[in-house]
Amino acid sequence: MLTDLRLTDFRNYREAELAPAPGLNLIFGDNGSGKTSLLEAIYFIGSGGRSFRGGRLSRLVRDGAPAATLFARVAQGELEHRLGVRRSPSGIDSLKLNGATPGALSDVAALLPVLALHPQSVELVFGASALRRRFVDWGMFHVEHSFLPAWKEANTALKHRNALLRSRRISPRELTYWDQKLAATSGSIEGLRSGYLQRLKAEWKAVLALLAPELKGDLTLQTGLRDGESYLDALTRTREDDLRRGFTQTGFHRSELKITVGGTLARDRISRGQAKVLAYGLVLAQLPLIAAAGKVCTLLVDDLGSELDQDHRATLLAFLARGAHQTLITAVDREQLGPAVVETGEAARMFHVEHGRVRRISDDP
Ligand SMILES: Nc1ncnc2c1ncn2[C@@H]1O[C@H](COP(=O)(O)OP(=O)(O)OP(=O)(O)O)[C@@H](O)[C@H]1O
Repeated sequence: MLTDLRLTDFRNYREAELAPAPGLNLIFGDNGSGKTSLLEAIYFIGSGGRSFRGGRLSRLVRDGAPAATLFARVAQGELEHRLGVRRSPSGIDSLKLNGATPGALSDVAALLPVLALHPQSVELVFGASALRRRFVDWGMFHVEHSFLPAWKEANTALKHRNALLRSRRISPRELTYWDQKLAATSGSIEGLRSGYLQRLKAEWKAVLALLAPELKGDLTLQTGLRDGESYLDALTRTREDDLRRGFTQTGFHRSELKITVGGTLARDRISRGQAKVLAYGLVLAQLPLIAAAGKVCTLLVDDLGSELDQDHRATLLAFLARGAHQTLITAVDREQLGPAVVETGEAARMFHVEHGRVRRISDDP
C-alpha cells in the first residue's frame, strides 16, 4: 500500500506531497485543480509506467520542465520500499528502488498492485479483447507465482514463431520447435487463466448482486480451439494461413474473455451506464483475490460523483469501506458524493487540491 507520494513537475504540480491512509481517502477540488493527476501519478508507479487517461505520456511532465520526478513509499507487510522515478518527455531516464537500480519500472510493479475506476473503465466491456486479457493477466500476475515465468516463456515462443513466419527461408523443423513451445506454454497459461477466471467470476457476481441485481452477467474464456483440439493441433491447422498472414492466429495471446448479460454479448445489448457497472464490478472483483494472496491493493476512483448515480455511489462507498484495500476517491466536493459519504466519510482521510497544491483537511491520526 502507498504510504507517501511526492511529485515534482508532474502535470500541473510543481511540488506536492500526499500521505494517504491505509483505508479510505477522499480528494476534493475544483475541475482542473489536479485531482486526476494525483491518481495518475500513483497509477504510473503501480502499472509499470502507464496512464489510465490515454494520451501521450510525454504530457505527464509539467509544461516547460525538463522532467517529472515521482517518489513513493510503499509498505508491504512489515517491509517498506522507496521508489523513485524520473521521467523526461522522451521516457524514463532514472529509476531507483531502495537505492539500487532495478531493470525496469514494470519489474517493481508487483510492489504496488493498483487498480483504477475511471471514465474509460467502460472499455473493459466495449473495447478490444486485448484489454480484457490484460485485465485478467494483471490479477494473475499478482496472485499466481507461476504466471509471470509462463507468460514470458510463451511470449518468447510467440515472437520467435512470428519472426520465422515472416522470414524468407523457413525451416519446417524450426517452426515445429516453436509450435511445440507455444502450444505447451499457451496450455499452461490457459489453465491458470481459467482457474483464476472462475474465482473472478464468483466475486464479480457477488458485486453485481449488490450494484445491479437485475444484470445477470456471465464470463467465459474462449480459446478459439475447436472441440477436442489441442493448441498443437490448432497451430498445425492454421500454419498455412499463418504463413500467408505473417503472424500466429492461435495461442494464449488470442483468448477472449466474453462478457454476456442474459445470454447475449454485453456490448451488443447494454447501455453505457450498465456497462460502467459491469466494468466497475470486474475491477472490484479483483480486490478480494488480491487480498487473499496477502497483498493490499490500492484502488483509485476518479470523479465518483459524475460517474455513478446516487444509489450506486452509496452502494459502492459502502463496499469500498469494507475489505483489506486502500482507496483514493476524487470528487469536486463532499456534497457531490451524497449522503453516503456522511456514513463512510467519517473514517476517511481527506485532502483538498487547489491549483496544483494538496492540503490535508481531516485531522485523523
Ligand atoms: N503537462 C502539463 N503541464 C501543466 N499542466 C498540465 C499538464 N497536463 C495537464 N495539465 C493541467 O493540469 C490541470 C489538472 O488536471 P486534472 O485532470 O488533474 O484535474 P482534475 O482536478 O482531475 O479536473 P476534473 O475535475 O475536471 O477532472 C489541468 O488544468 C490541466 O490542463
